[in-house]
Amino acid sequence: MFRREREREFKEFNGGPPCGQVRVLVVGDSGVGKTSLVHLIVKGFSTACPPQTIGCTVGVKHTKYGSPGSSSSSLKGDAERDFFIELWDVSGHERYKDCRSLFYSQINGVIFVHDLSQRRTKTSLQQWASEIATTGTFSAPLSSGGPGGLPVPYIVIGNKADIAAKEGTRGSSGNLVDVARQWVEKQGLLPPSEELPLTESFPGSGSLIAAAKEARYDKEGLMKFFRMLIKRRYFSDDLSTPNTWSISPALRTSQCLDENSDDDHQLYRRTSLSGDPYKYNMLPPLPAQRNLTPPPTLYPQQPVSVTESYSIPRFSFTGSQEINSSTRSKRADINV
Ligand SMILES: Nc1nc2c(ncn2[C@@H]2O[C@H](COP(=O)(O)OP(=O)(O)OP(=O)(O)O)[C@@H](O)[C@H]2O)c(=O)[nH]1
Repeated sequence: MFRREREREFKEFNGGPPCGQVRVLVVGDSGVGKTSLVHLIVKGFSTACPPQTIGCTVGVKHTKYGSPGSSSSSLKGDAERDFFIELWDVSGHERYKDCRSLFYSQINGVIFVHDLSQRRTKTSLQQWASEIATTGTFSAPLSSGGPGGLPVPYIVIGNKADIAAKEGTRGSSGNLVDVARQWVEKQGLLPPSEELPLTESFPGSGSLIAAAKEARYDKEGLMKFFRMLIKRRYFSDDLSTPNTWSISPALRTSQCLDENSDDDHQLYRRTSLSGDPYKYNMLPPLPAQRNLTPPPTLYPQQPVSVTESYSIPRFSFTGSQEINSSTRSKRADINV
């Protein structure tokens, strides 16, 4: 019966438009540069004066995934297809704190952004993760949770590398702990090698580094992350496999994005959600695939209005084709 259902879904999909969409939240404290980053990712160049985000804005990045040799209009499931990456840039301003969970809906992945020159912006990522994990709904969730119980893949981007580089890693952040530490150091009361304790730090000390204002970021790293989300949502057979994060080749790619990935892995193991699969809006096996339809047109704004009760169309895809070499970003794309 299950097989028949899959065959029907596949037929339905091939009769529909050859495209799909994944939703990625971009979160972090106000002023860390989320809007600047999204602008850079979507348009390919930096913006001098990003407007302050009111509530949430959505940028859409177009990409292709699949085998370019096959026609997307054919019935073959490995054809190259259009995908839209929705980047939901959620305002970090306190004034929206109580209502921003409105935007945490059917999430496929999360980009956490912090400001390398302001330490507390990294510390607060833990709260962002917990907030999203407890109030959000998720598409193609992992079987075990990440930081704060977050059940979807994530990456961390440390932005404003240009400022951090000028100031040095121990530069002033403007936050009280850092200012105090600098003052104490200046008075000679604390050897430079010692740190004043910080309350909490986000798991994994490594992250992608960006200087959005100077249009520098690890394009290849980010595209790998997006492709992994596409693969999970549209091409993965068993989303409920335990420790998916560590065993899927595509996920392993993403794991490498974080230099301290072992810590994350451990954390995923420790925060397994298997005892209560519905606690984090996790769905039964092959969850979101059942009821979703792909966005009806290629019009870029379309994915934004997709309702929550959609389902994921499934594509057939063999392992060796999962990331075609021609769709793989080249090292030359990396500016940082
Ligand atoms: N020096 C430097 N400034 C940056 C960089 N990225 C962003 N900025 C500046 O930081 C300020 C805040 O950037 P935004 O992109 O609006 O920050 P945000 O995180 O979207 O802020 P909210 O909308 O309040 O959540 C702007 O003045 C940007 O020009 C960077 O890489 N380097």
